[in-house]
Amino acid sequence: MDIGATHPEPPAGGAPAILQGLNEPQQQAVLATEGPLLIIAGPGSGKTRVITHRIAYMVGECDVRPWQILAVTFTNKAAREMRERLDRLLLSRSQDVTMGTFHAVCARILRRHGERVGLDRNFTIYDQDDQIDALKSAMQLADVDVKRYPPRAVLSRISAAKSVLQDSQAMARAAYDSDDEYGAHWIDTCARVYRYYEEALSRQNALDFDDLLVRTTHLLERDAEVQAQYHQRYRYLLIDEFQDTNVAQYRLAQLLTGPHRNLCVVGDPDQSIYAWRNADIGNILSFQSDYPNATVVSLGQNYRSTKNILHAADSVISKNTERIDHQLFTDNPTGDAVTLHEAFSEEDEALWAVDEVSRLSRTGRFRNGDCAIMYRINAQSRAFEDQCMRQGIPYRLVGGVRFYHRKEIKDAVCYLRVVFNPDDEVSLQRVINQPPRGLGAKSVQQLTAYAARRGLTSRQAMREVAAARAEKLTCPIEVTARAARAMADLSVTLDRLTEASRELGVADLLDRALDMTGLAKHMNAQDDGDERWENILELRGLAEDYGPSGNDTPDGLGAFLERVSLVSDVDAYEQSEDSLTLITLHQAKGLEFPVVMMAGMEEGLLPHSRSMDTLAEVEEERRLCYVGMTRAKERLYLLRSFRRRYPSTGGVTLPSRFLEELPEDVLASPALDRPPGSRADSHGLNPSRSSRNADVGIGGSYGQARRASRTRLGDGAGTGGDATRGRLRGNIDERLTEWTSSRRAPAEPEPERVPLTVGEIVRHPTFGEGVVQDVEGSGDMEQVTVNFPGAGLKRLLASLARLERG
Ligand SMILES: Nc1ncnc2c1ncn2[C@@H]1O[C@H](COP(=O)(O)OP(=O)(O)OP(=O)(O)O)[C@@H](O)[C@H]1O
Ligand SMILES: [Mg+2]
Repeated sequence: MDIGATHPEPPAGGAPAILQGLNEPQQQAVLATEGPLLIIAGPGSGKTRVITHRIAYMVGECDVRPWQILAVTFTNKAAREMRERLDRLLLSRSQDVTMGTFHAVCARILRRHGERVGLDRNFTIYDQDDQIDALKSAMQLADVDVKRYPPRAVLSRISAAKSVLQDSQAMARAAYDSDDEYGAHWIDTCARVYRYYEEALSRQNALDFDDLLVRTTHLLERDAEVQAQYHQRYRYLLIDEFQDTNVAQYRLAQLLTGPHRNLCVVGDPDQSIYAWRNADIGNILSFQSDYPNATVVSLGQNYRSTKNILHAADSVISKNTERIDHQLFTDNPTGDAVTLHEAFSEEDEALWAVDEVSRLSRTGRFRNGDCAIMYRINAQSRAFEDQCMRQGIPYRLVGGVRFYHRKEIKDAVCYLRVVFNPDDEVSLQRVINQPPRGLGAKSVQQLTAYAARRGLTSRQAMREVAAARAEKLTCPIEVTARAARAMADLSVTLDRLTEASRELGVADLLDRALDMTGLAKHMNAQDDGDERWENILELRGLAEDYGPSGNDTPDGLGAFLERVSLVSDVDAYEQSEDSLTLITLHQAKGLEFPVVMMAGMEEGLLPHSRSMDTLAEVEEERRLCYVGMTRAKERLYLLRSFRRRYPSTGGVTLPSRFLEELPEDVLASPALDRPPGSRADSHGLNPSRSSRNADVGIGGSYGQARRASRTRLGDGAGTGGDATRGRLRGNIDERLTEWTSSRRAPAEPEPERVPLTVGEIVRHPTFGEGVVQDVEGSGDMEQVTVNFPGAGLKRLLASLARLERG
């Protein structure tokens, strides 16, 4: 290790104030300002804090100009927070530091220099819904059946190619050389669709998220002048959450790093949770070989969590085989025991959790805002929302509002997009008959067919219709007179708005667009018009910060649309003192809360059924579990339910394998000595009991169940595994008997099913068509393994999987 070898001497006159509040290795990382630097360290060890202090140190103590620094964060929210902290350290000089996600940084570079790689500066950024629309049209042109090749699966294959900077030709070439598990034909088909999709996006002057990275990389690779400009501009580059970058992002970081090689990357391989989005943990290894003289710093002290929480999390992550073992320690107190709670149903789980949040806030030790409930999939939030509403507990649902996905917002934004970029086909299609103006599917089809025949965009074709109408000539497209008039009117309106956009600020432009297109009137006539209008006003409020787009301002309509496109679910989230947070495990990355409750600790949910086929997938799920656990500062709860209506847990659930990996000595679980259903017992956690660790044993009644569980649940390694497993199994057996006898829910008669056979073709609503590879068990327990070309090997419970025979 070469800690701090290349940094200049810190300024004379004693340690600068900025270094106070940092431990020794953190200080070393801050002081190593020159040359490549790799900080690899566990959760809560101050990696993000080091980045902030490093910037403050460079600007405050080393005469580095703020605009020479580029800091890349994983979300816009993280960038905002970093800027706030820097503001406190630097007294507002942080404004000139460039901060943002890779995508935001790329969008900015491309607006400025994209023309040099043939990109019109008024490009639109397509979000995932837009991408799917564009892809479906491309599939139609490529004559590829969307039933056999589910668009989402094709898109994710294309995205994987882009993430390693592979274009459609390279993908096609590679198809027959690769031993891809889905087969050459599948890759070849995807490559064909990819080509049509690339062409469509280029015609529409649109980029998807991956293109932002790919095109910026191309720009910098091919244009030495622009590259040199950026080397001149950014002297220092810092990247947080480096473990979740993909190949294209790393390549980009290298291209942006000039001969000065001042590239600082910060990450934790144990928290890599985005392989499914093509993040490549190999980037850390590449960094080490690309910069062999890099200073490497590891931070060993965790400042976030209690000893118990850290011990529990460490015990889980240590079961991963593909990892470098490193120990974190903390000087924080031992803290409360980790609480396991088993509920009977998802409603019960939510009731217990929300009750517990209320109880904690009644003790005065925590506020609602200190607590977060985390879960694997968004759908799990519903039960918690219901409970919060019932009990009057305020909550913030991260990603739940999906403001920009609301219809009225999307419509308004799409109008602005078409005004900004006339070739944006996806947005035009969305608003062409919004509000209804007599341009039904058939007329639109005629329009697009005419445009395709003549090599025009739909908007150009509409202009021809408008011109013909102005000259009183016959409409060039075969549509009704009403449709022809509507097309001509819309075309004129859009052109006028485009002209107005050069002079009007975005808020005024929005007013005019809503008025001229008839959208405002239409919206107000709806039953929920008031609510929609309020949302529009909120959008208008955001638009007020953006001026006219005509005079080349960086903060005009283009910047506004960019902000709207690049916003992520977590960006809109603000913690508040009074509100409980509901958040997915993925979104919780980088955050911390005094109290964390992880719900749905069940096989099929965590690990998720989609990610249980290979060791690598399970290890990524384990890292996700680890990320969740290490968000907790003082109290950690792990919840599961015996029953869940979620298909992949199969009705009656099994405890997550990760629960079995917990050490016995940090666990507590609430008393089970009263019958379930009595609120006081099963929902009210006895605090004195929960804080005792050692006395929650596995004696007597659980012994037998524990022995039985050993064969049923596998032979987990680790100290506490057996005991925890015994307790969980014991609880399940006991509680299930009680639950079933107390409720006696009449069983729905199952329709008679004929068993599937190996080799048979089946169709799944999400995964598309696949071939049965294996069948095990029978009746309700019949499990089938199917190879879906679009989604890989899946093991499904036939009674729940909604499979159709192909
Ligand atoms: N030297 C220190 N003294 C006191 N508190 C610290 C110190 N270093 C970090 N902290 C605090 O510890 C917590 C975790 O720090 P930070 O978020 O920077 O960790 P991290 O390594 O980035 O975590 P993650 O891997 O989860 O992103 C924060 O509340 C931070 O303020
Ligand atoms: Mg961090």
